Amino acid sequence: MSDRTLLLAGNWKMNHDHLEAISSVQKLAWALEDAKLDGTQCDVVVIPPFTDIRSVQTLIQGDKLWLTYGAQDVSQYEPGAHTGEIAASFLSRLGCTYVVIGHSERRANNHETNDVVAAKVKAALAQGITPILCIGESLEQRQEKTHVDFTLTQLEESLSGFDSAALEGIVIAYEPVWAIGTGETATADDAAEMAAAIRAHLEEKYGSALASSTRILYGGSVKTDNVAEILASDDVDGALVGGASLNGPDFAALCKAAVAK
Ligand SMILES: O=C[C@H](O)COP(=O)(O)O
Repeated sequence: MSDRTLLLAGNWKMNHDHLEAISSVQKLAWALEDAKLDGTQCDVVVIPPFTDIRSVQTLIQGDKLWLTYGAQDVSQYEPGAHTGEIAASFLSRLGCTYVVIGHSERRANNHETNDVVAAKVKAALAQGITPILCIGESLEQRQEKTHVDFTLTQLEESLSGFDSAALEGIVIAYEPVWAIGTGETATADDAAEMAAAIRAHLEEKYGSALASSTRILYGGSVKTDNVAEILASDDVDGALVGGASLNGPDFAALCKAAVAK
């Protein structure tokens, strides 16, 4: 068993306005308490839309909840004339611990290349925010059995220009695109294979200290009833959860199942 802390991150995507966010986080906190979970067993993170973050911050800080929170994206730019962008410094002022970078939905819908993703990683790190860097292959690439090469190239290019000291604490989320929101889940062996390949790549490029301390998540149709199996490998340190994180008590049940694995 590794000494990396289990991480369960709920990416709400474009769901829940700020009022729904308050209700969802409150119910999540109560359900986690009922389940007797606290920050000693796992890290639980909510990743709401930008418009909810201030409300989530106020609730978490006001009620002294042990949950942390983050954002779903960040701009690679400094504050300035960039309509619609959100600077890393703004997220830092809102107390965000994490930011999801390079999610496949943004890579596909917003044409985010690995270069753009690397620039966003740099912007987040400069503000002390932990990137949750998303990588993963398409169905076609998996069928062609090029999934490992493709995913490791994404990793390498998305982290280009950083040394191991800069990347300390970064989280990598392996999310096969074909498993996101489809109900299709990679098998535990698929998740384990890629997590091991990612860790080996980190060791080769950055050394054993970074490789052994970096948390690697799996994402793609993770639910309460499959999370324990997905987390079976010692190389898989948690999950990036979409749909199953929207309902607070359901997400707490998933966290409980993950801790009990
Ligand atoms: O960021 C989360 C992932 O895209 C997984 O989403 P999902 O659990 O709804 O498949």
